Amino acid sequence: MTIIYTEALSKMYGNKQAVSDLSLEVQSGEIYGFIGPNGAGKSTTIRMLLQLAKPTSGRISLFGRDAGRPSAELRRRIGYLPSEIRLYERWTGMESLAFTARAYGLKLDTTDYRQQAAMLNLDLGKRIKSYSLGNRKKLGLIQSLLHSPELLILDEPTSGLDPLIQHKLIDLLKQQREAGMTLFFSTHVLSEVERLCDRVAMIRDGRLLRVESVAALVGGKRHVFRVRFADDQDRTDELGLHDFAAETIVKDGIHQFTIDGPPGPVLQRLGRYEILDLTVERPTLEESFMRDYKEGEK
Ligand SMILES: Nc1ncnc2c1ncn2[C@@H]1O[C@H](COP(=O)(O)OP(=O)(O)OP(=O)(O)O)[C@@H](O)[C@H]1O
Repeated sequence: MTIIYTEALSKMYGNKQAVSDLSLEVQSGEIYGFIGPNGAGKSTTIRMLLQLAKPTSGRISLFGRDAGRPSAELRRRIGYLPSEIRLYERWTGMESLAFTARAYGLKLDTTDYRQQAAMLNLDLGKRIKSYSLGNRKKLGLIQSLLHSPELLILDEPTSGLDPLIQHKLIDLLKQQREAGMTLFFSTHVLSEVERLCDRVAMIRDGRLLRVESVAALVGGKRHVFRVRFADDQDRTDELGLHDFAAETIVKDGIHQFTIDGPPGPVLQRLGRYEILDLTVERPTLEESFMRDYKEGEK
């Protein structure tokens, strides 16, 4: 089932095109990453999905239903962790959760908050004003899960957090996915996408550059070669590397290039030379990502 569907979604702020012609589909049970630099249009897209901002044009449907107008019923099926969480400083974590539970007409004890707080190592007895940024995020996340939403939307969930806390949050998110939840989150942290996501959409200047499965991005047929010859000569032309790779970077005698197929044909050509070092690796997500970004610029 398609949980999020947008068709040619656009948002203008005055003359500023924040989001442009964005079409996305997120399937049930997916962890879908939405990645792009600052100002790319991630938060604006999320705000439109949550019916907090009105699209200038285009269409959104959620859970297979038109989501053009604010609807309490739809909002109840969605959890949201904003990038900046507003909390009532004088309350304890527990009081804050109890308030949110009441707003949803739930009894706090019937929710999973205890187990989640234990998993995240969060002391709910302390006042929020004493909470670090990490603890605020943890509380925000538990709060966003209280009503067991089918879709959880997170805006930069781990931004500014130390790696230990990032891991804990990611573990909790993975657990939610295993329980059947769909997750859509924005980030500019590539390692987070690699650890957590099934698919990733890359966005820049409000435009969708590409949607790709993370497995294909880090795996696929691409191979990154790093070759050091016995001398410092540039052998790009001699080897005919243009036949295989769009670009070869030659630095300190090392030739680095990425090809789109199996390594055999390149290895055959290299066999004629004296080689000091050779590595052939799958590209990291970062390499694939940067390459796609460069291609998007053309
Ligand atoms: N309320 C607003 N009024 C005017 N311009 C806005 C408004 N909200 C966003 N913009 C502009 O729209 C563009 C997209 O902003 P958005 O916040 O969606 O990007 P983002 O990808 O979430 O970036 P960041 O990671 O910095 O939050 C930016 O140029 C931003 O300045």
